[in-house]
Amino acid sequence: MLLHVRDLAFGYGGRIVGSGVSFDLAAGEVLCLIGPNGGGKTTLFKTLLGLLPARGGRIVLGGTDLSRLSRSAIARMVAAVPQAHAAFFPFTVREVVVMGRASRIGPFAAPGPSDAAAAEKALDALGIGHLADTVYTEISGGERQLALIARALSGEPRLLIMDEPTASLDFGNQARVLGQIRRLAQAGIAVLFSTHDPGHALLCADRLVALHGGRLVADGPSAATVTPALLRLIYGIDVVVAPVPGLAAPVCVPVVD
Ligand SMILES: Nc1ncnc2c1ncn2[C@@H]1O[C@H](COP(=O)(O)OP(=O)(O)OP(=O)(O)O)[C@@H](O)[C@H]1O
Repeated sequence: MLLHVRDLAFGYGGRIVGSGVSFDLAAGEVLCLIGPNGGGKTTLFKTLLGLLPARGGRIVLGGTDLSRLSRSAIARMVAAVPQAHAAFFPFTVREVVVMGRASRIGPFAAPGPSDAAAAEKALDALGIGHLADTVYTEISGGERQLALIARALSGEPRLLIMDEPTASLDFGNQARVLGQIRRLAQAGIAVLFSTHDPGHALLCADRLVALHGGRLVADGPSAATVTPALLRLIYGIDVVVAPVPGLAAPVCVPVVD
């Protein structure tokens, strides 16, 4: 098991945001995390990345307790993909992607040929090789999100953690990012991502976990776990989850009063 989380408590200072959280994630598996605004998804991710100390329980990454791994050892195994953000410095897309090699380049060394090759491979995998020499500040939000995924991928991580990777993307770019998530898993990478659209779990995640009231209230195969009852509990609304002829996954639509 690549990531093993047991009875985890997490939070800030004196405040525990979540507790009793347990789940596993294997190589090549996609796990989707849902939960309401302020439910603790980002806090959980920060804890899994070693940016916040666990307040209880255990996180085991690649067979070693996270608390015994150095920052650089964690960075070589896990890459985080932030939401596409505005950039202030005019780096090219290639330069942004090479930055994902930081954990594999010595402290005073410059990127070498193997770093350039890994960056090219990541650009190709995301289908954005044609943007390599374009300035990052001059590409669209969707292209930035793909560039940030390529940056994470260039570090050759075993686990990708993506906090709302489809937020602020148009319909087409959402579908492209979800498709890329599936392809990364097919290449053996484990992916943990959060979303506010439970339909995304049905489209591209093998499993779903749901945080509510600081606890995991669901953990199972997406198709069996995304139910109207769970979505009512989490979001407080009625949701129709219905199969559509010709589609592999059911669709998930909120009932609007
Ligand atoms: N730096 C911080 N210090 C103290 N409390 C924080 C901090 N960041 C977030 N919180 C609080 O922790 C709780 C969980 O926040 P978190 O950002 O993890 O939720 P989330 O599920 O990612 O929310 P959203 O879906 O709105 O992004 C919230 O009550 C939030 O106000």
